[in-house]
Amino acid sequence: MAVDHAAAEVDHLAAERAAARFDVEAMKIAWAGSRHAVDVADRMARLVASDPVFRKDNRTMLSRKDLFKDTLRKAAHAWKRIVELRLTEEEASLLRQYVDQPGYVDLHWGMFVPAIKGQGTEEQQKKWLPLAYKFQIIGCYAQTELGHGSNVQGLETTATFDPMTDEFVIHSPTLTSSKWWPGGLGKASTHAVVYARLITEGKDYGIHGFIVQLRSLEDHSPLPGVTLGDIGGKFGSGAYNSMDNGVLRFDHVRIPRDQMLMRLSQVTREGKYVQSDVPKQLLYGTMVYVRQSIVADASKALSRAVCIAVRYSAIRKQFGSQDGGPETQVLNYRTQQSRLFPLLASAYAFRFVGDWLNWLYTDVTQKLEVKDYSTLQEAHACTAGLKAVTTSATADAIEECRKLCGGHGYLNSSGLPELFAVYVPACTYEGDNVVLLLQVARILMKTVSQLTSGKQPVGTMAYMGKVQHLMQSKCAVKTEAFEARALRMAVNCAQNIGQASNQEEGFYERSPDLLEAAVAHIQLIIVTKFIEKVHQDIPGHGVKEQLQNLCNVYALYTLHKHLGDFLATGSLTPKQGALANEQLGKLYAQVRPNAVALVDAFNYTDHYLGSVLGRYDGNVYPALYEEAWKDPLNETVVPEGYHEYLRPLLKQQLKLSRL
Ligand SMILES: CCCCC/C=C\C/C=C\C/C=C\C=C\C(=O)SCCNC(=O)CCNC(=O)[C@H](O)C(C)(C)COP(=O)(O)OP(=O)(O)OC[C@H]1O[C@@H](n2cnc3c(N)ncnc32)[C@H](O)[C@@H]1OP(=O)(O)O
Ligand SMILES: Cc1cc2nc3c(=O)[nH]c(=O)nc-3n(C[C@H](O)[C@H](O)[C@H](O)COP(=O)(O)OP(=O)(O)OC[C@H]3O[C@@H](n4cnc5c(N)ncnc54)[C@H](O)[C@@H]3O)c2cc1C
Repeated sequence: MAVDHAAAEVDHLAAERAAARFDVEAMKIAWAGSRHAVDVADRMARLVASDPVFRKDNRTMLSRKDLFKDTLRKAAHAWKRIVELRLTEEEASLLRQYVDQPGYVDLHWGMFVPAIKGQGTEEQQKKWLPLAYKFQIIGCYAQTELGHGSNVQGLETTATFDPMTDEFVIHSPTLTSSKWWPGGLGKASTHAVVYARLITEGKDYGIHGFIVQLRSLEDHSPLPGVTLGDIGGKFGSGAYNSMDNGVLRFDHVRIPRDQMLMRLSQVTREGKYVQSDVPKQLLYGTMVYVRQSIVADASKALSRAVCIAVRYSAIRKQFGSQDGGPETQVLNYRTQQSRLFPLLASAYAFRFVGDWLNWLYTDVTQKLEVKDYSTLQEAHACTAGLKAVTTSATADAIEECRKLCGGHGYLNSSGLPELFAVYVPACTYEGDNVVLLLQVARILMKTVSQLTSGKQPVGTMAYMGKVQHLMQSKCAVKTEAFEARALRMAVNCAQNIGQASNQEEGFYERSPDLLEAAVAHIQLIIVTKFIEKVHQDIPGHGVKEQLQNLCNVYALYTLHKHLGDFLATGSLTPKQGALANEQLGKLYAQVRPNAVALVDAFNYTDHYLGSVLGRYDGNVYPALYEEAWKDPLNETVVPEGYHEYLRPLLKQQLKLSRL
């Protein structure tokens, strides 16, 4: 008798859900942060999913031009719905998230507006923000140049003050000074915050921000002296190609003096440069803001990939029966679990550390308002380091999820290739991950050097104050082992640098080790924040226990993966390392019955997930089959090109065979 495999697969997810040992609705709240957050997200996700304009299943088949136009259409429609429904800021931002198509709007709200808020005076904010809020202007963030991205102080664009006319002259003196990469610049933006070297009274005062109009508000044509366009196609089909990353050159473009963002420093009518009493690093404030939001985004991208891979692994069966009986769900293979469950745990870990980072950022911002700059370094180290570690781990994890889905993971309809292509530049934008980790390492070295002077480290570096204890102790397998590993790696680096002829040379020589020390420090933060989370009062049947398991999985997996560090620094013994690995295997067995419910708790609609493999109903095979027929190649039975290229070839073979 023919078995209806498709019906059996659907049953499988129902059975998986029934087997879960915790309250999924309560876990949704733990994941989202509150009942309110679940409800708003749910409403916005459904609003987007039910609107045909927001359709995205055909995205990978569109040409670049059509994809860009589709992005403009979606952005305009989203704005229309936001205005019509009078959505709050929270709702509007969630709606944009669920539209799930990178576009100029991200940079307008994500960087242009924050740059003006952070670096503009009150007067400048009053003038520019209402225009931006109503989309009467569209803005982007033009910092990176063709020749310089990571090295912000090396930017070449100039803004020279002309006291005769009370204007700045913005100029691109070389090809390498062309602005290159800014999202939204290529085709959509009318304005940009441009970073340029301020020159007044013949002196170069370094990099400052300026608001520059680029295109006419009448017909969108570039203003005189402005050359701009798109920089070209990017990695993957669909994916980040919806974004118009742009190139921009200035030929002596004049802007009024009051378009220099003057909160941090000013140029007077006479051309005098006046430095405010705020640290100059606040110029980098927009990047700090975006880096913290990128950490929150990491958990979103990772949880999407993991949701697809877990559901599909519960559906997919291979081997296990020699006599025609049911095969084994691939989720039951120990190897599948040991590859997949640490990623599931990481999604939760990044979510909670992202929430904490958001709290830290808000706290630092409030302190800055009352001129307390004491936590600026902590904010920089945590945002830079967490951005680097979470984005690298997430990019690797999405690719691992693709492999976990076997051949079907390679199909666009699995959603994983596009997710990877959209996500992977996160390792580069807002600061190349290596460059950011070296920033963390510099701060670690500074902290170690201050230990002898008796200065007590604070915040996430406070553990370094326990130097006497941590350098000597034999650690149990818990936070202390992570603290000892991070501290000992940092101290080793500091000692080695100390032996070099000078500090800079030593830092340069030891930079590969410094990277690893920075990663160890950041992983300690992630583990600590996860532990703090599970120590909170978490309502709901079994929810706390599940989070405790995932926290242990994250910590023990990290330990297992970096066992070399723990052993080399003597933070653990080989026996402890082996025991930790044993324990990890046992934890996977506890996660297994809850895996599907743990990804259900992310509460993603099928629209947002965009994957036939990750469908909520588990009806994978009919969906895959149906999806294939939608490909443009299947519009005709006989392919275009048959008459030109296939038929002559086949006929020729026929003639040859008759010879
Ligand atoms: C909510 C919506 C969000 C929307 C967006 C969401 C997702 C993103 C989506 C898509 C991407 C879209 C856009 C992408 C945009 C971009 O990529 S914008 C360009 C980003 N560019 C970079 O990140 C450049 C990286 N480089 C730098 O940040 C600096 O050049 C670097 C820090 C590497 C070096 O700085 P520099 O001044 O040359 O020298 P030092 O290393 O000596 O530092 C001097 C001191 O300043 C401290 N410091 C450095 N940075 C900061 C900071 N950000 N905050 C506070 N302090 C900082 C540093 O520790 C030194 O301190 P000491 O003097 O030692 O005490
Ligand atoms: C999709 C995307 C969107 C972007 N959007 C914007 C935007 O809206 N606005 C904007 O201004 N910019 C934007 N950027 C630019 C982005 O911020 C830069 O690409 C990024 O900061 C990295 O700089 P870079 O390209 O100069 O890399 P490079 O610094 O040239 O990196 C090349 C290699 O050199 C290494 N390296 C560099 N410096 C060091 C060092 N000191 N020590 C050791 N190794 C080093 C790096 O690790 C890397 O391996 C975007 C980029 C991308 C990919």
